[in-house]
Amino acid sequence: MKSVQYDGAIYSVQNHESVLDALLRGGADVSFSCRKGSCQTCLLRAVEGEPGPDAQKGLRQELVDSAHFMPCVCHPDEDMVIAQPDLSQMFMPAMLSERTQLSPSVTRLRIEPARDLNWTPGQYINLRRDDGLMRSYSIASIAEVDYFLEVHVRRVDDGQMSRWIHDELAVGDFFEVQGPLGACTYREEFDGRPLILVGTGTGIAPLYGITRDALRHDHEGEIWVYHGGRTMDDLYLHAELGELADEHDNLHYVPCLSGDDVPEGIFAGRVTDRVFKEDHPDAAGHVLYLCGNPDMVYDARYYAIGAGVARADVLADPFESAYPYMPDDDAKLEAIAPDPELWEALDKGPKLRAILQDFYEATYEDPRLSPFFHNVTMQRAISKQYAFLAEVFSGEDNYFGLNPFNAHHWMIISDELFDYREELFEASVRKHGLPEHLVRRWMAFQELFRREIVKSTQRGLIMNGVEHKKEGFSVEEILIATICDGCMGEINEGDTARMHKRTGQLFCTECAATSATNEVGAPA
Ligand code: HEM
Repeated sequence: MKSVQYDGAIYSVQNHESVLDALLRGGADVSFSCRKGSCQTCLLRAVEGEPGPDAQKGLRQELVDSAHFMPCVCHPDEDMVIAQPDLSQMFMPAMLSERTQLSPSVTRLRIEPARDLNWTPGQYINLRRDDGLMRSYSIASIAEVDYFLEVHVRRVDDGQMSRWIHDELAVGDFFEVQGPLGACTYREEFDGRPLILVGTGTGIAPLYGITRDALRHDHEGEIWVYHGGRTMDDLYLHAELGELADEHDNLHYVPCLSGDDVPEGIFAGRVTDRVFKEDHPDAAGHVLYLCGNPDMVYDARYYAIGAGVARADVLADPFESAYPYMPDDDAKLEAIAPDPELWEALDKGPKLRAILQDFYEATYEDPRLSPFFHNVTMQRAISKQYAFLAEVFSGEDNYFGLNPFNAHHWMIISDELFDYREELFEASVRKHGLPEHLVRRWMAFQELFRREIVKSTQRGLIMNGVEHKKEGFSVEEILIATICDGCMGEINEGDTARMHKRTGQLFCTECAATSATNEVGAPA
């Protein structure tokens, strides 16, 4: 007789019994249907022990590879530890059950997956068509209430998937879904806190679901829902959100249009201006949800940090723009006015140096951040960062270095790691007793460069507007005087220098003579 451990209890499997029989006999709450290994309803996962080939017959390879099996036809030869299936990484068939045009450009799909999916609104699914084309869509519905998985799809003229969905996909058609994925969801621990939800375009779909989920949980704090667009057609849930707000005293719906023709009752202007300049200039303690156009999401993050929202309280859907991002550090830096008040508070330099000393000491000790600084001396890191920030805050030209995009172009840095670094930075700033409004302003400034720095794959180095992706070195004519990364001597404007394409390090002609074989600057 063998035993299986499932959900904290141990069940003995008699010789004639299947694992499913043993679980049911022992009172385990498991779903099942055909009991002969065909419907896959009872699918479970082996954490320890072998289920045997019969129990995996007919399963898709990805299910077999991840140790899923059918307990109804499993007669184990050894003790097992088993668990609920983990379908989040796998594709499963799904059928389009219903479609409704919500506006001229947005259609609502109600989807029935082949198996129960336990999703929370705000999560997303990947939808895959027969030829492998795949796109991510955020979920607008609540599993327990709505039954169907609901997504909203905007027709994009040059978007292959959205054109197929709008023009060809019919009710009853099958495709595949993967998920649910992501964590931009309502959490019960937020109860009582003010929530701000900001969406543009179909970014309102997950926010609509999150709002209904919060209300369903009798969320006690205020809930502000902002939907931004250009024309009334973009506000395709105007009536639904308006009705919901009428029914709940703590729900405030604010439609915003940035186009020319703005009807009465709609805010005329950008949604982020309304949120942070008019309604919530101080948003400390608020939970912020951001979904939609990546430009809006980055913009809102900047304002949010300036308004005092904690980084951990910003929940954004994780989609990257479909269009490759071209940095505009120079324009960003030029648009930033000097900050004499902050510069004064930093004693015009010495306090900035002391803050950076603290920050880099912590960074070089930190197991997650220190590997990036392999081969970079702490003194170099401090002096470059000092020169950069001193130039921005004082307005005086004294930074000869790479802009943030190029400085970090080869580093894989997630949003979460960026937040982690910024928390460490903020702690060093606070230690030196700057007033709250200056801390926020400084941290918001750094937030401006998230988009240049956060990425999931390496980018090339951009020089004179051209991206250089290859490894190795190139010879560059220096347009602005800078410092040699070998001897720290000056390289003058008009000189030639050799540049390592991945790290962006520049070597004067003398150092270049010896540095060709000396790979510097890469993390261990
Ligand atoms: C997780 C976040 C970050 C990591 C891991 C990181 C890491 C690094 C590393 C390793 C270098 C040294 C490159 C070298 O000397 O070869 C560097 C340089 C630099 N970083 Fe960051 N950084 C982060 C965020 C930021 C932010 C938010 C800013 C500014 C707002 C920034 C501004 C700079 C600047 C100005 C340099 C000097 C560029 C140069 O070497 O010429 N970094 N960073």
